[in-house]
Amino acid sequence: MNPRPAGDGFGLHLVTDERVPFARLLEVVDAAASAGVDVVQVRAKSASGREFLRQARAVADAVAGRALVLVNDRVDVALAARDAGARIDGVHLGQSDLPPTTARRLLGAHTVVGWTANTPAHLDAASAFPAGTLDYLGVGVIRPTSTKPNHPPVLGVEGFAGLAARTALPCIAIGGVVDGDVVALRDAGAAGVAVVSAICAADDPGAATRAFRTAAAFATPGAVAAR
Ligand SMILES: Cc1ncc(COP(=O)(O)OP(=O)(O)O)c(N)n1
Ligand SMILES: Cc1ncsc1CCOP(=O)(O)O
Ligand SMILES: [Mg+2]
Repeated sequence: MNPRPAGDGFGLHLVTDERVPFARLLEVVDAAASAGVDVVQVRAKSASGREFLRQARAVADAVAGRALVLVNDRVDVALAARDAGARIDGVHLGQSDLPPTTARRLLGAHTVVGWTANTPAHLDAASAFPAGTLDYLGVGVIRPTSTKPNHPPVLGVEGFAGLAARTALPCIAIGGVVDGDVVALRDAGAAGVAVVSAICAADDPGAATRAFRTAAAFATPGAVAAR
């Protein structure tokens, strides 16, 4: 399943920020969904399973079908939210989560399964999965970021390009990404970007989302000439 990029073909993923009060986070998600985000990933590293389930259901309600909704890390929470009637489109898994092959079997073919890959070895592992296991890779970090303590080594745009060139899977750049990075990351082979702070910490999350969309339109080959 395609993570449904907007008309410019560039995927914009909003990853939720657990530092933001949840009521405000739902406002952020609503504004970003209205402004054209493609994917909302629910990330709640310090929440209990029950609290994570509550958040996943509430975010899916707020998105109301305007973007794909993915659950970070937890296949069980994705399944539980679906069981409760929420529209959950998939999961984003890290290297220490359940294997993507297991997630694919449990969640089914019509589900987005994304996986974190920050090294050549991770890319080799990704390419060893059966075809159709993974929909995209999350690759980073582009810059140091306080959002993820102990994040993997900084790749920069050049390091990202080196990894993206080694795989046919769509690569989503993450970590310290701002709208001004979109053109360079697209040139470096990014199929999209995933951001936390650039949207969640913005005074106007709708405007912040539109800034990414505008940048993506300019970054799209042919888009400028077509306007
Ligand atoms: C799109 C995207 N890419 C990478 C990550 C990072 O996932 P992970 O390494 O599992 O780290 P946590 O997000 O779980 O802290 C991501 N979440 N999304
Ligand atoms: C979840 C995650 N994985 C790698 S960096 C990161 C956080 C990115 O947050 P920000 O966009 O605020 O730098
Ligand atoms: Mg993870």
